[in-house]
Amino acid sequence: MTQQVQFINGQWLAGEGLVFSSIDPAKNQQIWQGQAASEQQVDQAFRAARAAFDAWADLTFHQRADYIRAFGQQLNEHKEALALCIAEDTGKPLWETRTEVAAMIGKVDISIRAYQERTGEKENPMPQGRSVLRHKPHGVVAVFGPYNFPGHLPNGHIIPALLAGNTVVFKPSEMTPKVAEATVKLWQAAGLPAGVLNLLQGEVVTGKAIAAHPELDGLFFTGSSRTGHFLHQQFAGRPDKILALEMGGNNPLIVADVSDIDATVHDIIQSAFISSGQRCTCARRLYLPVGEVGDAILARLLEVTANIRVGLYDAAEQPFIGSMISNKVALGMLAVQDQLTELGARVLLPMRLLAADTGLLTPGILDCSAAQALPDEEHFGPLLKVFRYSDFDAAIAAANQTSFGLSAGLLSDNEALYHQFFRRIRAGIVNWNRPITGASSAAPFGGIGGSGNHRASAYYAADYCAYPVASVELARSELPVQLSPGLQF
Ligand SMILES: NC(=O)C1=CN([C@@H]2O[C@H](COP(=O)(O)OP(=O)(O)OC[C@H]3O[C@@H](n4cnc5c(N)ncnc54)[C@H](O)[C@@H]3O)[C@@H](O)[C@H]2O)C=CC1
Ligand SMILES: O=C(O)CCC(=O)N[C@@H](CCC(=O)O)C(=O)O
Repeated sequence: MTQQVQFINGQWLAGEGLVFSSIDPAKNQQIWQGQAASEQQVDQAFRAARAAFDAWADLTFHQRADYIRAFGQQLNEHKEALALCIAEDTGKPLWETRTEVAAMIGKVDISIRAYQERTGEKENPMPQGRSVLRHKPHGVVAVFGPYNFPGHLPNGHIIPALLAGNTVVFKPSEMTPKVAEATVKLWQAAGLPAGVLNLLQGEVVTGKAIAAHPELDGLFFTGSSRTGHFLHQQFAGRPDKILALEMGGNNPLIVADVSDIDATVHDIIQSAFISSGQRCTCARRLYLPVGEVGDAILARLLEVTANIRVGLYDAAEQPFIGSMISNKVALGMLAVQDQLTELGARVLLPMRLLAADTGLLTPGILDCSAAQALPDEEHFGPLLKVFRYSDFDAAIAAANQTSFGLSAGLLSDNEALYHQFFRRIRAGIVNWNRPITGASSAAPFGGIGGSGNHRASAYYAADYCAYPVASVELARSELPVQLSPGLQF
């Protein structure tokens, strides 16, 4: 098992903190073990990142982009091994982890474009001299990653951060250390200078030590709303540190006036159950009209969902969904199902654990139309809550009854309804007749309310990775042609 799990100043070192491990949740086998970074190692990583900063920031953008492209090449060369590694750490099926690695590769060119478009250099002539807009890196930034996309989501912060000239301290989810290690080895193989990217593995204690470190200039976080809110409080009164939060959602999907029932059901399933419901964009609440069409959609949804193949990530006949991240998390979802049932939800299709001590959970559907006092929480798993409605405006109002605001969708053949929905719905991602998962890296990605702090990621990650510097410049000092009133030379 792995021993040297911390990457500090270009060196792999054994951790000095508590031992933790990663379990393949589909096969219930330990696949990684290591010691967390100690506080002293956190400090060492910050010192290394600070020492590397000036030289890295002084490179031209094109020089930094060459390193990033070299990393992209490494990803390409090792894509199958990385896809397997993600599958082992998370339980997600290989067909899906291959798309995750493809998204990581795609991030390279998209981020180069985004940097140039959003934060590049702009110059305008002035009567005397010129005005110039440039962008500078913040300094040493930390990236905290979640477990659901352990490659793609941290990568979506790391690449733009490095391109902009920051140096990085990366703290992956403690549930997916193996993917982080494999990814950082590819950065190392790409020849990244020592100290530019440091990996600190560990649990919450390590995260806390990083977030509190005095050398930290910024923190780019993707994870749960709970942790994000905690960090936001911690950063209160620290306007000198930039904080970008990408958090969860309690995302609604409304169906109205549809003719193709199978197409509608397909979009619902892709929205609710992909990745075992472990996407921040997944639909959690489905609003179906009362009446015949709604009944037909629900019946077909139950039928197709009951037949979704759930299984091992490496099965020859690939499942649509694999294992959840852990047995504990899967059991937590079953407890949520019980809790919602006690609040009046009717189980239409129960989630079931397929094998003891695994995260192999089948998707479930609850009718919550008559439930009372449902919590406005993100239930991060394959559980869809259905609400029947009779008035479209009321459905939009109900959809907006959440403190989150990440993604939302309308499935409808009626364009006028979409315009109405778009005007009223409160979310950062609003789709029409498409699943609400699977957001493009070429667009901004983020939510409002409890889903983020208005620092959208993906294409707009460039914005939080650099700050604008406005200059007016003249090669030598000149007396103006026209002097201000009251001045004499
Ligand atoms: N909006 C978005 O872009 C996305 C949001 N997510 C959200 O992420 C969640 C799942 O990811 P998790 O790994 O469970 O999130 P998490 O919040 O438990 O952990 C994220 C990271 O923060 C660290 N951390 C946890 N508590 C901390 C503390 N008190 N101080 C400092 N660091 C701490 C963890 O060790 C981990 O590295 C879901 O809620 C999901 O909605 C996931 C992907 C994308
Ligand atoms: O960051 C990007 O490049 C695009 C955002 C993205 O990939 N979103 C995914 C899910 C993210 C998550 O759940 O964690 C999606 O929309 O499916």
